[in-house]
Amino acid sequence: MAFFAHQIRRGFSSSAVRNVVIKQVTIIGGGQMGAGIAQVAASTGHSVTLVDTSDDILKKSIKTIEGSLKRVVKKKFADKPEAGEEFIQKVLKNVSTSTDVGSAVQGSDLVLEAIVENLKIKQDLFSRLDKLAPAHTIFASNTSSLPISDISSATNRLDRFGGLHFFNPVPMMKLVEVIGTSTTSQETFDSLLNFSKVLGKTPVSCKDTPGFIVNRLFVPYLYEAIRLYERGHGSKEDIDIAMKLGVGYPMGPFELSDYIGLDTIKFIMDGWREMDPDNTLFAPSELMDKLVAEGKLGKKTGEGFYKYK
Ligand SMILES: CCCCCCC[C@H](O)CC(=O)SCCNC(=O)CCNC(=O)[C@H](O)C(C)(C)COP(=O)([O-])OP(=O)([O-])OC[C@H]1O[C@@H](n2cnc3c(N)ncnc32)[C@H](O)[C@@H]1OP(=O)([O-])[O-]
Ligand SMILES: NC(=O)c1ccc[n+]([C@@H]2O[C@H](COP(=O)([O-])OP(=O)(O)OC[C@H]3O[C@@H](n4cnc5c(N)ncnc54)[C@H](O)[C@@H]3O)[C@@H](O)[C@H]2O)c1
Repeated sequence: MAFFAHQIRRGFSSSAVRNVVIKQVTIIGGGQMGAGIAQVAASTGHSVTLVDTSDDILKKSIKTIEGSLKRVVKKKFADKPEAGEEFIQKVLKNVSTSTDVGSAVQGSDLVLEAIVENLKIKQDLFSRLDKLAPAHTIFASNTSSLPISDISSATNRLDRFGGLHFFNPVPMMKLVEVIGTSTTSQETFDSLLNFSKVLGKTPVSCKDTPGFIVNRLFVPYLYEAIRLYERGHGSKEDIDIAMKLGVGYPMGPFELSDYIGLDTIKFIMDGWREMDPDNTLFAPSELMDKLVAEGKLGKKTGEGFYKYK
């Protein structure tokens, strides 16, 4: 069994909630991750409000969700295209959009944040939300690398705050890391675990440590692959082939770095190096710094380690 929530001891403060059953979800940030999480939550019968800074961005998020749903139904309803179309419309009906966080959090059981990976911006958002959301509402962040306790410290609901870390592409990746801080109540943690299961994902319990489980192992792996290439020990193509065929990874480290975004990866590594400067696992890469400085951020800009145009 991958998780033993009941065995995890954590500090409790008085909670306004007992095992909230999450039905209504507000997702803040309609980018790669937010749109994917909204899709999965809506597909599993939740009522979802997706929030971003402009209607144009939200229109793009809905388009992304529609495109991804089409890929899902192509397989799921291979022989019944009408049922597939019906499913898409049903899911889309469960998603509404808003640029006003204040109204979007009313009635919400869970507010899940998937905005830019910047501590100050996340803290400002949650500090505002804390005053606007109902007392029972659980807050969670999808951060890849920031301590959940640093984000939750901007609020007065430390017991109703945890981490829910999804993986990209959300509709395909089965894992969710559920993160409890020393102040997350057991009720909140259990609600987040249950929610992940209802989404059809497999949750694992994580401590609030840098990178939780996956990224703590994954970030040094990606960086070591880049250093291997920098030292001339192998071509990018050969390293990618080696990791795909040698250990069965679906993407090699350079393909995956381009898929995630080189700016995101560098940002995470720079932050960890600041926290632990002597750790050689967190050493920088000249090539990575150069590509990011040149705006070659991977698939999203048309070029990273590889070219996409
Ligand atoms: C330094 C590190 C820093 C970390 C940074 C942040 C990282 C973060 O915190 C954690 C992560 O996410 S880490 C990142 C973790 N992520 C990884 O490690 C990802 C590793 N990669 C993979 O798992 C696979 O390459 C993919 C699943 C992406 C594509 O699969 P493939 O076989 O190579 O290519 P395919 O044939 O095209 O697609 C196959 C099937 O998938 C379907 N489909 C795809 N996208 C879809 C979507 N958006 N919607 C719906 N469906 C989608 C597609 O339709 C097809 O369906 P079919 O019915 O079978 O025809
Ligand atoms: N990309 C990944 O592979 C991945 C995987 C797991 C977790 N994450 C984490 O998820 C979060 C989002 O990442 P992403 O890749 O979806 O980013 P993204 O850039 O694709 O999307 C972020 C969205 O948030 C919106 N936004 C920014 N500030 C906002 C605010 N104050 N209010 C409302 N919306 C705001 C932006 O307009 C944008 O649409 C980050 O914390 C990231 O570390 C990313």
